[in-house]
Amino acid sequence: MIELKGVAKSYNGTTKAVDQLDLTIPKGEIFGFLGPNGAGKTTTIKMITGIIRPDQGEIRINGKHIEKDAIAAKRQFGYVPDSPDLFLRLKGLEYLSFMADIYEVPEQVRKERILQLAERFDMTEALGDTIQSYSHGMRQKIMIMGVLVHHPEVWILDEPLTGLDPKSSYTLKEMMREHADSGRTVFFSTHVLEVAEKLCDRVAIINKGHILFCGTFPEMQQHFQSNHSLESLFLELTQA
Ligand SMILES: Nc1ncnc2c1ncn2[C@@H]1O[C@H](COP(=O)(O)OP(=O)(O)OP(=O)(O)O)[C@@H](O)[C@H]1O
Repeated sequence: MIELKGVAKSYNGTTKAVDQLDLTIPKGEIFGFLGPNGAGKTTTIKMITGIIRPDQGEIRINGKHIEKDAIAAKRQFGYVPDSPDLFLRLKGLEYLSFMADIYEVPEQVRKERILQLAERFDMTEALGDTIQSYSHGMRQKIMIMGVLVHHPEVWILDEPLTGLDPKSSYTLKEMMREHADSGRTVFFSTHVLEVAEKLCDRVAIINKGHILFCGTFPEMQQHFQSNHSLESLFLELTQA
């Protein structure tokens, strides 16, 4: 579960990137965070994950306060950033072992998980190569695998589908569904609205730091008395 109450963040004391954000994402839900470029999605995700501090408001992950109880809160989630260009000198397997070490995943459990994940994401052959030699999509996949290797309760993914080939994209979406159906939480940002429409239990649309709508897609159609697609409604809302 992720809870944000009255969260606000300005950069340089001027640009209000996020303003008075209230959001609750319960267990068992895939939640899509949508918005045009510069809307405040990454800023929000960075606050949820404790990378930057909000100026105001409170954030809790499974009840743990991200600032006051940071270690306990950070144990609850796995985070895939929007750029997968990290740890480039490590080999794929070294990176996964590093992540497993940080999260204290026992030796036997990590071996099995790495094998399973590598198979699901078609990465078995690539594990011995450095991340530097990977394509963008392969870097994205190794980041996702690094997060999943410690089996976090809450998944927080910033644009996770960018650069993935159709099979990997399908696999990730399938895994997101399985994760939510097992009573856990998936929070992700995306610009791919067809995916959000099909995959998410609920979505929030943010623009200029404010939530314009939060709910299910049918609720959204009902609210705007429209049978338009999520893409059309998104464009109408964010261009208004
Ligand atoms: N480090 C920073 N310093 C100053 N302003 C910033 C910084 N990071 C983001 N901003 C500003 O905050 C606002 C929100 O940016 P943010 O990156 O959160 O948007 P986003 O919704 O993730 O966009 P995109 O879809 O393009 O990734 C924008 O106006 C952006 O220019």
